[in-house]
Amino acid sequence: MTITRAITLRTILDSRGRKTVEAEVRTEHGFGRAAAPGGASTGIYEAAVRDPALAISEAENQVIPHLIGIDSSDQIGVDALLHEIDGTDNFSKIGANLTVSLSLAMAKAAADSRNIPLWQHLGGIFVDYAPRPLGNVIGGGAHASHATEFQEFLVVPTGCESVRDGIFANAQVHATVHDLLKKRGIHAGKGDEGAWAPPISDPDAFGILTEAISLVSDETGFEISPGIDVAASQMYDPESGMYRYRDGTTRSPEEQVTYIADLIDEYDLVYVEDPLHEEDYTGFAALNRETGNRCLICGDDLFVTNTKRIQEGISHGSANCVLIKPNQIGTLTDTCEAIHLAQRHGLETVMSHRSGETEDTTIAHLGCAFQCIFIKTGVVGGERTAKLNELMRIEESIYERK
Ligand SMILES: O=C(O)[C@@H](CO)OP(=O)(O)O
Ligand SMILES: [Mg+2]
Repeated sequence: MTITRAITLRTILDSRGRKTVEAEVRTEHGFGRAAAPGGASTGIYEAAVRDPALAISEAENQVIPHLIGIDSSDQIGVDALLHEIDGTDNFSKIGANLTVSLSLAMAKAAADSRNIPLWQHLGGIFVDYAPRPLGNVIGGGAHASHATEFQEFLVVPTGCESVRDGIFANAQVHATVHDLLKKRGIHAGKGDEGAWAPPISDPDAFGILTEAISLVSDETGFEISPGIDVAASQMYDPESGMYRYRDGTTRSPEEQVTYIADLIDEYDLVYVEDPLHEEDYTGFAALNRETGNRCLICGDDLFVTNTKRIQEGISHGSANCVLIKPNQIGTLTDTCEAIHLAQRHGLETVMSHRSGETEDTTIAHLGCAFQCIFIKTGVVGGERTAKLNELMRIEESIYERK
């Protein structure tokens, strides 16, 4: 029933208009389809991405024949085989964009063959909540030029009863930010993830974010909290060992820690991602020691969903949260191992999109199956709302089951 009968690979468009890999897996009774997303502010330790067309044409001979006949419900076996065929430790031979789409499509085909949704196939009977949506409402950095220094100014509906209410509240904050920008005569386009990308300073962005949050919180009656993704590797200059901001400010790693800790207190931030660059386990640890009791200090480029790097972070006490991006590591099994390692050590996990996305909704299922605290997947834009809308549907099914 779950034996793989056919596999199709093709290139499709991502939200930036670039080519990406899509995989389809057919079993006797099931079908699964998944596409690889792509980053702009990618960590240097992420698994390797190959040119999609090239990766597909080589896979037709070197990968697909090995997968036909394999049991799609044996996810660990499927992913081990992908590693074996590749033979490197970062999928540099066959490409993590190829493997992640195949690995996820296999899981979806297995779920479909069992006639259950993916979140249930992977999460089982004890899944009892959907992760809260963490969404980018103002942004800049590598996702938009002439905008904020920090890559993402985020909101999360910490007080919402249902994820559905939270998703609509985030959208309302996004719209309110636009109103406030217009009132101040500031024109803004949107960045890669649909966040407003105004030509303003980070302190001004915090001001607008805080005002928008308070207006929408008053209306909805529940707490909405701010967060940021600094994406600090983008502003770190390894030669001088300093963080260089585009406004001319430079900060030493110690000054960067103090700066971020002050922002956490000034704006009551509940979530800070990549406050320091991707090699700085000890700088992360200093910030985590100082603020980890009141804010999630999350590693994205630091950990790249890689168990070796997460283990290193655990031994340094670098973070209390791990960002999870399946395409950073290349298979569902590796993703699951990263989540389990983090959760075993009491770290929170946040399931995440990439800045280059497709209408694929798999991460909504993974966020529920693995009981992540948040899902970071934007606020507006079709490739983002596809996931949010799926999350609402899954939440309904979870409630119906209770
Ligand atoms: O830094 C990030 O967290 C992501 C997604 O928001 O961006 P990118 O996909 O460009 O790495
Ligand atoms: Mg990030």
